[in-house]
Amino acid sequence: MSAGSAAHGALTTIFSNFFVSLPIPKTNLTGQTYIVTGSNAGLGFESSRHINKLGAEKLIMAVRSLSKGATARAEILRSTGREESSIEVWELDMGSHESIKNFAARVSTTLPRVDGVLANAGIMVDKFRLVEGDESILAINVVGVFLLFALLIPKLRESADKFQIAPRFTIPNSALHYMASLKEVEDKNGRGIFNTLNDSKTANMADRYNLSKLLVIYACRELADKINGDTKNSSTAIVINTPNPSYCKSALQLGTEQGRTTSAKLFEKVLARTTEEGSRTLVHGVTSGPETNGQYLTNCHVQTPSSSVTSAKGARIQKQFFGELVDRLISIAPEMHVPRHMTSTILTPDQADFADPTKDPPVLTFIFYWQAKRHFGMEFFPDLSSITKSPSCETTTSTSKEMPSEPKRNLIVVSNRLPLSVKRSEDGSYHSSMSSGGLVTSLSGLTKTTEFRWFGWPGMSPKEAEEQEEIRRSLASHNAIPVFLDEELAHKHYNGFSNQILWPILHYQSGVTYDEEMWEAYKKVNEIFADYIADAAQEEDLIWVHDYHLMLLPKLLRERMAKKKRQACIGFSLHTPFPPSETLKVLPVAKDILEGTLSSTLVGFHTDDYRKNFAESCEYLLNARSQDSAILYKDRLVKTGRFTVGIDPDKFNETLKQDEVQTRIKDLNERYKDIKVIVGVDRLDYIKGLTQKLHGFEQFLTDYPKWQGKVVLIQVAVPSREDVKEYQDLETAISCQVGKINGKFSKPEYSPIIYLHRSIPFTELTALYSIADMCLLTSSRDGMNLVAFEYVACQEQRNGVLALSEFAGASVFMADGTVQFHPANIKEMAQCIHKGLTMSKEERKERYDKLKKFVHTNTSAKWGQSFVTELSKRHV
Ligand SMILES: O=P(O)(O)OC[C@H]1O[C@H](O[C@H]2O[C@H](CO)[C@@H](O)[C@H](O)[C@H]2O)[C@H](O)[C@@H](O)[C@@H]1O
Ligand SMILES: O=c1ccn([C@@H]2O[C@H](COP(=O)(O)OP(=O)(O)O)[C@@H](O)[C@H]2O)c(=O)[nH]1
Repeated sequence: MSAGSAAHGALTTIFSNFFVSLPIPKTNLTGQTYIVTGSNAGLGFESSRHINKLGAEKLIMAVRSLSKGATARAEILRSTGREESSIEVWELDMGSHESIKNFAARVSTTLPRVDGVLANAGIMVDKFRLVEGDESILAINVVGVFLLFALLIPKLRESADKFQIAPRFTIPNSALHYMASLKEVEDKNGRGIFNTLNDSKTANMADRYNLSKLLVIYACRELADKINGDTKNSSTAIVINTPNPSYCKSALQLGTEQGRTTSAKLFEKVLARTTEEGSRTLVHGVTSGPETNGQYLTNCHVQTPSSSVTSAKGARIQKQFFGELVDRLISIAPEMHVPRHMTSTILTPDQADFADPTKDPPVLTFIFYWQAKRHFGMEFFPDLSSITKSPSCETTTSTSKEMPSEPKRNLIVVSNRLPLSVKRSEDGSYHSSMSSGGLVTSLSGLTKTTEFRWFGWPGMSPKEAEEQEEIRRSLASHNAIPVFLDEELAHKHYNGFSNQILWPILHYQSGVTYDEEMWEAYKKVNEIFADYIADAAQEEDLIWVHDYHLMLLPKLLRERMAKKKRQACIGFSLHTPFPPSETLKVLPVAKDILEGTLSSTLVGFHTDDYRKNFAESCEYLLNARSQDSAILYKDRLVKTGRFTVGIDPDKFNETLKQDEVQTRIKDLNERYKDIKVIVGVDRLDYIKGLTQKLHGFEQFLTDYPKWQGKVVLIQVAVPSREDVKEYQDLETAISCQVGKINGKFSKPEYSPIIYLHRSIPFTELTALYSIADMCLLTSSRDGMNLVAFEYVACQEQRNGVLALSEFAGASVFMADGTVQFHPANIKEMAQCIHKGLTMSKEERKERYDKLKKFVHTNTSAKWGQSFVTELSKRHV
């Protein structure tokens, strides 16, 4: 408490009580229902009388003593002349959690609506006593009040939506909050606010009532945002406010020795308002509009509370206190919070009475938070303030050495294709070879540290059971399990829906031709995978599904596991970008795709932008609620996160040391001793921007002619998805473009572009990376682009320049060390090439060091372990 704040509080009271005449409540409450706690005497009684007089259809007088309540009721009805049915007296003891729970349940199940709750019951005592484990003032004035509020939220929400009203929850406050000392709540010794306040040895009971009112303001302010989410200022927002009736004649202060003194009684006589006058402010609060949400009110107006609220210190304490309060409430009523449909869903997903956001009232932010916290634990939401505001969702990224030791659980990895493609040779035996692409690269890092079974399509579709068995056996030694698919079906799923329809949309392209037959194949393949995995997965297994080919799998799998009465802990990682909802909705089955993925426990993305786009799409297309890294959809909370995929840099280092590679490096260096080398390694995919790359390179040679004959672009274009027309067309176009540029700039002893349309051995790849002065990557969109990482891993000696499109996921993390450009801005690309080739040694070194640090920190092993660790922390 600052001296200024205390003086302000005292003066406000004197001014209010001597000079302010309060408006008599006039709002017509016909048809409305109100609850007033602590209503058989004092402010509660007078407020009840007003409410009854104003025509409320039903008033529930919530009291500890039913007999006293009955007397009070009779007195009110006598004075207002209203009908008997307009008031009921219900039992409620704010010092008993059980009583509060019973009361709230009765309200929820028997009252058709609730327009306002005046949580008037409170105490002022100076003796330390524990009530339900908390110091009594804290227990009754704070914990009890917010327990009641939390339990009533669903009813208030339901009333709001059904009757298009803004229901109010009002807690009387006091100017004494200006006097509250922050000493006990600063938590300087880190014990926690509740622990400190509940310590009988140190409790400052002379200040406790004042402090309780300050704590009420803190909680109201936090809740005002959280209970309504986006609808916080709308006409159907739940309003929580805390009016100060000012110093009134009441029995409240008789609970303290000081309050019972003659001077206190004299003081009351001179200064205090009548109870009826004071009650006008409470009735104003409980009948006021959304403008009072979260506010402290004085004399029927919003007023700035004490500097213990408005200061930065106050704000910090407010956050901590509210976090602890929610913890306390969760510990009191872990089962509670929401109607049955909400409570049951998280734990037993296949119960029939799921909440349906399209029919049920919108899920409240507070409930969302509440459930999230209970479901995910504290580490998930370390700071309540971040619930609505946190810009980024940084997930666990500690290195393997730092990982807490979790109980080991079996891991099942699922991807459309196995990392090994099986081929039958002429002699009838089976051979497997590594598949190409970033997914394989990223997961191969995990094999070093983690044991898992990998399910996927082996790349061939033998019909004979015997043949299948042979393939199964040949893969078993690699812990790989084949998922056999009919060839035609696999074609429609992979080439058709996955790569012709879904792939372009995920890469932000619109205007896709949808094909029902392809979609059916996509569904079918996802079902087949679900059958395989559901058969194989045991209760405690972690299942990690990869990529866009299998976006329906989490849902299908969860359904199958539920039928087998097994829990399913399913992680899903998307390796591609995720577009904004406007792009996604072009796909007629966008909702199915989202719903399928949302059945996961944890969904991982390469960048925060993709993660946010996903959450936004779920909100927009599915009516899901999302906050920070969590999405609530129907019955379940799903965590999302950014997990930075990487490579295994050691593998490159070791390969570079091999004699064979060193010899190759020497040869290539000799070959290009007077020529700068630019390398490009891309799957032959339109998202890699190869057309633009060639244009940019051509522009560079044109704008900077002195480089003609002195620079070569070695472009590896790995064949990809060759059964898809777009890819076939692209190949033709690229060959033609390479031919034209070479035709334009070649000399008998020089060609500017060396084009390798094939996959190259790993040793050759590392040598190529190593001798290149620059790596040029021009993706129009790219989930991450691991080639960027690989180039860095091979450039320890040369410190070459990485020129990277700003639309590759990698550009987000490598901004500092790379030269970046817009891939469609050909002039800019040409300038970047020039800049890279002429960059000083010092600058290259400086940039390289940054990139190296990033690549060596964010390895594929760490990515895998972070994801699996995060997944294993989750419930189902
Ligand atoms: O299996 P293909 O159809 O030949 O395609 C190869 C892979 O391409 C995609 O890779 C993505 O994953 C990389 C690692 O996360 C990422 O760096 C890259 O930007 C993405 O394009 C695809 O997502 C994989 O499923 C394919 O296996
Ligand atoms: O002939 C090659 C050339 C490259 N790669 C690898 O393919 C991956 C490409 O991953 P990236 O994330 O860059 O893109 P994606 O192809 O997955 O879209 C990298 O690990 C490359 O080393 C390959 O398998 N065969």
